[in-house]
Amino acid sequence: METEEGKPAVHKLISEEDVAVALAKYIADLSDKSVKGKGSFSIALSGGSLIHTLRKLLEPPYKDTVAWSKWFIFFLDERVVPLDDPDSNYKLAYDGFLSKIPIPSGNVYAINDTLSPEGAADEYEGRLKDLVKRKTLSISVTNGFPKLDLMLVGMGPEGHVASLFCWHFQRYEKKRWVTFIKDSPKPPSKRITFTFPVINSASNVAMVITGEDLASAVKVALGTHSSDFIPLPVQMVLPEGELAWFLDMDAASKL
Ligand SMILES: O=C1O[C@H](COP(=O)(O)O)[C@@H](O)[C@H](O)[C@H]1O
Repeated sequence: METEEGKPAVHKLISEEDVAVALAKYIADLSDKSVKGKGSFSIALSGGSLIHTLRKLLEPPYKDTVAWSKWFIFFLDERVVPLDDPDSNYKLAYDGFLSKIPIPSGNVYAINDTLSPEGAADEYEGRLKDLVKRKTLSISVTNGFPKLDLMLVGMGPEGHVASLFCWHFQRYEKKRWVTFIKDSPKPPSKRITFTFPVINSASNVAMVITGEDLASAVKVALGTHSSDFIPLPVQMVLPEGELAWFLDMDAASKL
């Protein structure tokens, strides 16, 4: 592991299996600390390969020791499709993870799949605001955005995170908590997504990156680059809290 004051912790592991093992311990430790400290743990899930990489949490010791009933689950981004559609991040997370652990269903914040992208983004943002009012979620004292305990962030080969893509203005959003996109370059086209101010207000952000196709974007994100270069979305992940990268050997191969 590489750590330096003010820099992310970069965990370079051999295989995706090793990433899954390290990630489970990291999440379980954060959950434990958060539940002991304030009685809850709020976590936002990406879709894609991340869900499979969570599998070690479903095994002993974590399955029986994590305080699942204290978890509040959110979606970093979601495709605006029915919740039982194969493209739904909720369905992926439910089938591969959430259905296998005893999290109260009321603590899982899926989008309202009957609404338009604009409507679903507004509605999701409204629910976050309500949770802040009820003190289920805390708020960043520096900027007033919600402060989740952990964001689990995946990445696409061209450096997108959540549904914040390179040539799309949503990644520069400064006021909204949740925004929408109707022309995602990666199908399906209609999506909602947390904005960077929300992602970057989290107490902890974990970049979970495996596979050779992601090595070039990892190199850009973690290597040195000129300041007049237009950043990839992944380079805009700059949390006020702690940032940790979990990489397998293939993803780290160009570092
Ligand atoms: O479309 C999406 O893509 C990214 C990356 O997915 P992966 O399969 O390459 O890991 C994912 O993080 C995001 O949540 C999802 O909606």
